[in-house]
Amino acid sequence: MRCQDPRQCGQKLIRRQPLEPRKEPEILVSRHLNIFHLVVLGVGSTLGVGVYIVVGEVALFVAGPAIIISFLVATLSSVLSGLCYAEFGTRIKWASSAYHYSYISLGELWAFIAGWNLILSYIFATASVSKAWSYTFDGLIGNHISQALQRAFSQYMPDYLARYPDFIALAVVLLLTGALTLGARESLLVTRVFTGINVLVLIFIILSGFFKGDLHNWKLTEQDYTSITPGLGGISSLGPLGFGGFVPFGLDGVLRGAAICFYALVGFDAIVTKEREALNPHRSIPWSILITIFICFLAYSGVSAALTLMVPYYQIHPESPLPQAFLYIGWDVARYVVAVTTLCALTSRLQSIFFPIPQVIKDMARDGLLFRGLASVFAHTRTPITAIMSSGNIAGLLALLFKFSDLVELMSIGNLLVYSLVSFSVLVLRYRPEQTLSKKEEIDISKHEESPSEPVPEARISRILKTLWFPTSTIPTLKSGQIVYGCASLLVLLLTILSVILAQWPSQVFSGDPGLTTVTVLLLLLITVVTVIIWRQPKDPTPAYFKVPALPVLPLVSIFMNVYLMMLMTPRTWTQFGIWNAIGFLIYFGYGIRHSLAGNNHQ
Ligand SMILES: NC(=[NH2+])NCCC[C@H](N)C(=O)O
Repeated sequence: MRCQDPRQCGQKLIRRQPLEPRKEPEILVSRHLNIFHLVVLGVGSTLGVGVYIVVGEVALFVAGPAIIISFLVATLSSVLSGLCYAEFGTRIKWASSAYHYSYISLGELWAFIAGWNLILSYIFATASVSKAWSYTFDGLIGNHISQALQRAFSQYMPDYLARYPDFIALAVVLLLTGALTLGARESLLVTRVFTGINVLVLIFIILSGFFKGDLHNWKLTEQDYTSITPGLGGISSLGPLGFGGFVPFGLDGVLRGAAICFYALVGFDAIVTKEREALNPHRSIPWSILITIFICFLAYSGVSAALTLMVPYYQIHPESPLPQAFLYIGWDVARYVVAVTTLCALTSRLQSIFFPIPQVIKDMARDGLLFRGLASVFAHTRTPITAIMSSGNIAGLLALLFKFSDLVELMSIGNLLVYSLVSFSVLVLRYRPEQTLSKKEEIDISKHEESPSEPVPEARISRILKTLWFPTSTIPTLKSGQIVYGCASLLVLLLTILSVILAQWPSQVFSGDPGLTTVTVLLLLLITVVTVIIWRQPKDPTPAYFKVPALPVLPLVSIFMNVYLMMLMTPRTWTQFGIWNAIGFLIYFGYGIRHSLAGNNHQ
């Protein structure tokens, strides 16, 4: 199956999967999960490395105490994405990942991009959690391993890799891969118990911060910085001071911090995978997503406040922030309690992060977009052995060689892209005609939309404009669906350009630079006009599932926030992200496009 002409090739990129379930035996499961169960699951899949390590890195290098505001921005963007996930979760019961959602509404190429970045997100998350595990373990035994490895290897490690190869992190990933290959299953009980312990320890940390914290740590000045005695509280090296005070690295730092903190809020999508087991899903799924995000926001902002009140932000330990904070305030026992719980929490986190990877790989391989061999299942243990081994080995290699901060940023950027695709899919799908709309109805409607031949081009243009503004049908038609798809794609492009301008030249735009301000205003005008065109089109009237409110604005704001946060990532993260996606495109255009099952069905 070769691309004979560009049009045919283009058609292949947008072929879609049907909305209806695949013809597979229905597995009957009882609906028994209420909002509480779903929230426990959501919090269990979301709270993790973010709260134990990322908080320290961001407060130290990027945002200072204003990390609390960074979390607020990241939370807002997660809430919008969460609502979009909820709509899909309650509408399409057989599908449970952004890969399927994009395949159903946007087409094959976008689905591949979503799936490939979902794999990136999970693999990089696994590598970062194992690295966090290794840091915490090493901190607990006095940092002997890292010091020895650094002495032996640091001169051989190039600048863009970690300071030393992290063999503990590698061993952790390989052990996990081995356990999964042998058929280990995710234990819901273990997740629940650890989530409980996790929440208790976090409450303890937050309370300690408020009792032992010093408000002066939010008003630090150059004088405080220069008067530090090195080695106090076991913290030898200092981070940057910036301008001091509560927002030492300015608005820029707060927003960049939000892009990284986004990592900490990823995970609530696990709730959507339980649609079939949820009681009253069109209410319980959206509510549990919102409650989960709210609880996580409270935990993250509380821990950030406690940490930055206990220790001056430039003295936070990047690899073991919370245990070192307790050492700093002289609570030695608490330090060990926090370190041990962190290890337990990270162990439970590792299993829940790794589990979905083989499933996404298997789904894509079964659809023919990735190599078929990756879908093969080992008969003895019924595990997708090739998918587990390949993803485990890649995650192990990344954990061994990559910097922790790079792993975190890459997971964030990949997930921001995936969440944007889900919001885009909601927008397109809600305006798409029901597939049950019979051919006859389609023909009737399009006949109705077509007027007798118009020889004058002006008449034709004015008719097209009229259709854009005053659509004739009250339910979505093929034409209105196409208009929305085209307009939504144009909006994504315009929002991306706007995000680039706002992320790269914010001061010029707001200080009234004539060129950039004019471009920004024009972009905003165009975005408004195209949004209104989408808003005028008829929407799917089915009331049976949860629907995102304020369409089309909410998904568009969600896309804008996500893309804007992506634009704040460093050039280095973009380069690594580009390399990952270039490899993906090579696989898709070299293999997937020809072996796609959707393509074979079409033929
Ligand atoms: N689907 C994922 N990539 N999950 C990773 C979740 C990371 C989680 N928020 C944490 O802080 O540990």
